[in-house]
Amino acid sequence: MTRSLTVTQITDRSPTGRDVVASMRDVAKRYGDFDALADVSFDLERDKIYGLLGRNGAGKTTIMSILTGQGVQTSGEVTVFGATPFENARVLREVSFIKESQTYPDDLRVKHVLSTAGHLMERWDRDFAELLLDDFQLPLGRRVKKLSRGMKSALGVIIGLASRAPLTLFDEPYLGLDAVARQMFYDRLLADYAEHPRTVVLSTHLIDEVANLLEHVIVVERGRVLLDDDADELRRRAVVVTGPTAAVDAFGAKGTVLHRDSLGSQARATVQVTADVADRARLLDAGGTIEPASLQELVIRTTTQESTP
Ligand SMILES: Nc1ncnc2c1ncn2[C@@H]1O[C@H](COP(=O)(O)OP(=O)(O)OP(=O)(O)O)[C@@H](O)[C@H]1O
Repeated sequence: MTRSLTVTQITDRSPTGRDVVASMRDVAKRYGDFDALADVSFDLERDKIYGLLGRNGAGKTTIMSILTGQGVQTSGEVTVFGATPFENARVLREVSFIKESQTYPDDLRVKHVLSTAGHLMERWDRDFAELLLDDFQLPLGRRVKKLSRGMKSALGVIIGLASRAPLTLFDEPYLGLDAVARQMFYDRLLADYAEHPRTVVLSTHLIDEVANLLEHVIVVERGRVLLDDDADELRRRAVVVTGPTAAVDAFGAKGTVLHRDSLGSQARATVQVTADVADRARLLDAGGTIEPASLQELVIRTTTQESTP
């Protein structure tokens, strides 16, 4: 007798022991004669929180749509839980994709949307959904079309969290939320993730806000992957140095200068370095300073550097 595997058991254990739940290999997406994605390759590992970051039009939504079977690539290979996601109900039951532009049939009330989500998502937690409804103060009986923009965003966030899908993608659904509600989302996500780990992908422009949530960062620019790194590793490698121009430039020469400003005899540079104690000491001796770059600074500098002709 053959026993069928559940989707979440199907993962690609690479020789390095990485537990990959989804991957893209050399993926391209073409709209007419426009290349929205080119040579996109990355893996998503089990039980990690990813930041999918990049400027407007970089290709983030296109990537998420393909991973969740809402679009199909022009070429390349996409695997989610061991299979092609497109038109694959078995895979898509394990995937939750929440986006800002989500529309719902006009006549549905909040309670109808939630009960539909409950039927569709295998791991739906009704109690958790109710707790979140209370947090975000969403009226169950209200028609979705009568909800404010922020309330609609909250509805998406509730569905994404309470689904507990093994692969959950949030494409900026929290844009309509105010600062208090966004913080609530981050807090609830982190607390629930600690108890029910899963793979989460967050696409956002509010990088500073989510920086502490992210374990891994994928930065896209003009349809290509620019960075695909562990968040702590990125933080260790990227620094902002200031000081006398000669000292800053000497330090910069030991790595990749992502950005540099100067004013008179002083300079400030964002540098990706493999840390060398002696280089650091020389800079400090010359009166310079060295600080870790924020994830936001790193992403801005990396993507603007790429866009500069
Ligand atoms: N259906 C489509 N037809 C033509 N071009 C498209 C289509 N969908 C997306 N594009 C283009 O593909 C590129 C990537 O779009 P995408 O929505 O993936 O970017 P994004 O990184 O999510 O942007 P944002 O941060 O602004 O939401 C953009 O130049 C966009 O105009």
